Amino acid sequence: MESIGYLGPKGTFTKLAVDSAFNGGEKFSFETIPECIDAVGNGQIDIGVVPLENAIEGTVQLTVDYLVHQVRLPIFAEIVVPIQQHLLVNSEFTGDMDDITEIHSHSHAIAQCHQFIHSFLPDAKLNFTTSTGSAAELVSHGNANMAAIGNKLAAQEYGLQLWKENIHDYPNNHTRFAVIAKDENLVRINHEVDAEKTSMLITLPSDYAGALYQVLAAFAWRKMNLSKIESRPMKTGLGNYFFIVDVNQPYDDVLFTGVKAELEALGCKVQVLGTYPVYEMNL
Ligand SMILES: O=C(O)C(=O)C[C@]1(C(=O)O)C=C[C@@H](O)C=C1
Repeated sequence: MESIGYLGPKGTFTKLAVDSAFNGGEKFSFETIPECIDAVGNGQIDIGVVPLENAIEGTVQLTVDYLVHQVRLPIFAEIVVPIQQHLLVNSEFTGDMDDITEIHSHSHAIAQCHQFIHSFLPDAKLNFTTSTGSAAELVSHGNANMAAIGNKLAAQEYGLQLWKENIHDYPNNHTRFAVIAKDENLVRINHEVDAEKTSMLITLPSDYAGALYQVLAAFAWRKMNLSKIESRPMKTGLGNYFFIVDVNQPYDDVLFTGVKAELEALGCKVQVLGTYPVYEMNL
């Protein structure tokens, strides 16, 4: 049976994503994203599931940076799940909004609810945790004035009251999760494929006028549709960036080989981070 690691503890959105995508497998929780990626890298587990991007807050930079700079593992699937953030309080809490003095959650979850916090809990102290699940756990042992931001599973798992539902600031909230592994054959997801994607890492040769334009032209004239382009620091000095480009089609030996050759002729370094199916889950 394959082993599947995820950003835990129980009650995280990543666990929801894992449960929706994998029927079988032995599931292992990790406290941080790097620990989960390391465990796949060193063979402790077969598959890792880590958050990649949220519709409101954008890229989970820790995941991208760790996969690019520390442990390079291919992405073999993407799971997209709807995200609903709720305000969860201790079972003993009987007060009202003014009595909540601390909010605990993952930075991405807090960011998805900034407007709510600004309007209704402007004086609450914010505490960033490694996941929404660990925030819920903390609140379950804490005093009655603490609240966590997280999902319904966390409320159930830690015996918290679902005190205010759907506090995320924009309704169409989803998060993409990357499924990483060393062996593609172990990744068996029980769901129809909704799309196919290829993620590429492109490093420009040096800073010159029109460099990015030339890179994009290689995709444009081949009519290859991009769904994302993002720059991240190379961590080698100010102004040095690489680009992550998501192309809305699977890798093939004609178009992608052509793009790669054209970009390499311009002096770019081109690497494929993964070519994978996308599964959109309805929870
Ligand atoms: O903390 C969790 O529950 C997670 O699974 C992490 C995470 C994230 O990193 O974006 C996942 C989905 C939500 O967007 C909020 C938090």
